[in-house]
Amino acid sequence: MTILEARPQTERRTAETPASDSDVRAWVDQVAALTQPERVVWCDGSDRERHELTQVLLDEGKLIRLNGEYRPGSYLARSDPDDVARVESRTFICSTSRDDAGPTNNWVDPDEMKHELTGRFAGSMRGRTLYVVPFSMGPVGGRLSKLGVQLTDSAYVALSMHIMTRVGTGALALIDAGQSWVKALHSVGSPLIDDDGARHPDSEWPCNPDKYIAHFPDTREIWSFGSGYGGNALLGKKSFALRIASVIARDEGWLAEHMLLIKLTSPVGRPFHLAAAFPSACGKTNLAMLRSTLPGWRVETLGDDIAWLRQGEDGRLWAINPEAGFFGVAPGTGESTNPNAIETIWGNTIFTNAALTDDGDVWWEGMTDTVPGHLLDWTGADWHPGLGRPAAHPNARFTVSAAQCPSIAGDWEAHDGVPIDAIIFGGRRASNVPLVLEARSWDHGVFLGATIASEQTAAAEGAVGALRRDPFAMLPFCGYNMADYWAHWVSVGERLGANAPKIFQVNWFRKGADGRYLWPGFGDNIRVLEWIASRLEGTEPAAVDGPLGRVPADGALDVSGLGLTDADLDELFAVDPAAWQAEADLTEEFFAGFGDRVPTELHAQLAELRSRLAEKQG
Ligand SMILES: Nc1nc2c(ncn2[C@@H]2O[C@H](COP(=O)(O)OP(=O)(O)OP(=O)(O)O)[C@@H](O)[C@H]2O)c(=O)[nH]1
Ligand SMILES: O=C([O-])CC(=O)C(=O)O
Ligand SMILES: [Mn+2]
Repeated sequence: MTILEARPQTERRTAETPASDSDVRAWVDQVAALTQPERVVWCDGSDRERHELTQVLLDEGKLIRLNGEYRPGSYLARSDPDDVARVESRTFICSTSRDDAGPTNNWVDPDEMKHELTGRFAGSMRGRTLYVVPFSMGPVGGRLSKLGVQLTDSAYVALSMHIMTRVGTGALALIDAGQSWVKALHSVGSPLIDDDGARHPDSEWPCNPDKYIAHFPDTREIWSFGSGYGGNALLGKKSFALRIASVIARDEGWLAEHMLLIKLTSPVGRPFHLAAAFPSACGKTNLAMLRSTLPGWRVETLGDDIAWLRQGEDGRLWAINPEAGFFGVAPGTGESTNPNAIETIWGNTIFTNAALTDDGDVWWEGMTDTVPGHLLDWTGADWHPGLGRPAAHPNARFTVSAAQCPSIAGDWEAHDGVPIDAIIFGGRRASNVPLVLEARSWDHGVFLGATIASEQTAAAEGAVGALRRDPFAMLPFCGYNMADYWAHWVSVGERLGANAPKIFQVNWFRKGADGRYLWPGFGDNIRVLEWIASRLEGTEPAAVDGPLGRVPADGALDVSGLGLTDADLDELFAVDPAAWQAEADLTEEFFAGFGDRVPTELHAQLAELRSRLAEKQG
């Protein structure tokens, strides 16, 4: 038996790859010594590199090339059946102090976690290639942008990072010039060579049953082990742009949020910029790409998942989308629901856990009205409609460059971002929560955000449909104590003062007694945006005060042509005081879990809610 050299053996240095003499090099050497990859490849972000990564994945059987007639330059990946979503129970915030992680995060002492993970990473890349992926979140060199380097032993991850972030020598040059950067270390945790030097065959989707998605906010580091799935492995996204960035934002006075960004233009050409936070798989991508059913109104896409917001020199709140691509939910995406997404994924797209048609295209539930008679399902098994199980995994995703989106806004890469007029919070609630509300003040808006509850989706492990608190849609993504985060929001509002955006809450998912959605949703959500725009213009008294917030006055929400009955409309806005007193009790319990870190402003809002409900009850 030949014992293979345990040190990195070859290293590809191309003309385009600058010899980084910064700390990056030292860190790469250190990680390579620990993980023992067969080779180290420095990524330059070029098209050629994208092509090479794709070829490696095809040769290794990790991607299936789709039929170029229907889906040019596109591929299907099938994950391990146990690696299909974010693993929240294995996601850790390892701040020095346990209280800084707070009761909603899993905490482990940073030294202990590093010790444990050092053991896990030891030799974890044997037989594999270590890709060095320098990237920028936000346009390279942008004032709001941030830099990172991901080290990964997965070509799928390196290729996906190419699409989702700005990878390449530009980012590395800025790091070498002395800008701060985040260390993001990733291994699928499946070495091809064991301790005795024996070589094992690779699998289509290498991963490890033991997963760790660990964050070290105090040193701005990420260590991710065992998973290849997007939210666990594309570390620019949730790990950096939300968990680590939220801590940087707290320290620097800005906001890192799980928000889409859009430009809304009214029929007279007035532009509004809106940011909206909905929990995972609750409609951000769809709202970001909305195609208006109201004549004259237009939505343009700036971002579909993450926004970084910072007060500008003019005193207003400005936002960028730090990502360069979409990692979108496939099921439910069809011509009738999200035509802009369907056009975006015409080609150059990686699909993960979609079904495969007999003629080599992808398919998922909701893509077309007619269901194919035969497919290979997301596991590669034969499938036909009679089987009673979905063909695509409910969390099947597409990974595609944002530049391909037909509704992308012309200024989506503007270095300073766009000025935000309104912030919207939402969730998936079958009952209780009205279609739309306007907050009475910034603090009331923070209360609405802090008390969002939503039915769980397939985007994370766990029971789909279970109602849980998901404050600001950030429950799985806030890198520090959630109550401190609320206090941070309150303080940002104080600083913005009269320049603060108005805050709204929406719920597209309320159901009638028959279990059907009461609201048509999708393109018709423009009707709610139109009302929001009317509130921003303040032209007419289009709202009335209710116990939960301001709601559209009679006739102020355009529901013409929807075929809604008066009863449907009443039900969409119904507020049951008894049910809401019960929600208030649960909110009190929820707040109690954070002790005295909950800002007094939120306790005051809860007291006001109770008294307004009592008034309504009489
Ligand atoms: N009924 C209804 N369903 C919607 C609406 N908008 C989105 N959906 C469905 O909700 C699911 C998730 O929507 P997305 O827009 O992908 O969710 P997201 O918030 O971007 O999710 P993440 O990428 O996980 O953060 C899809 O199956 C959509 O079809 C709506 O207005 N009404
Ligand atoms: O991070 C992911 O895997 C996808 C996503 O947007 C979410 O779960 O909110
Ligand atoms: Mn998301």
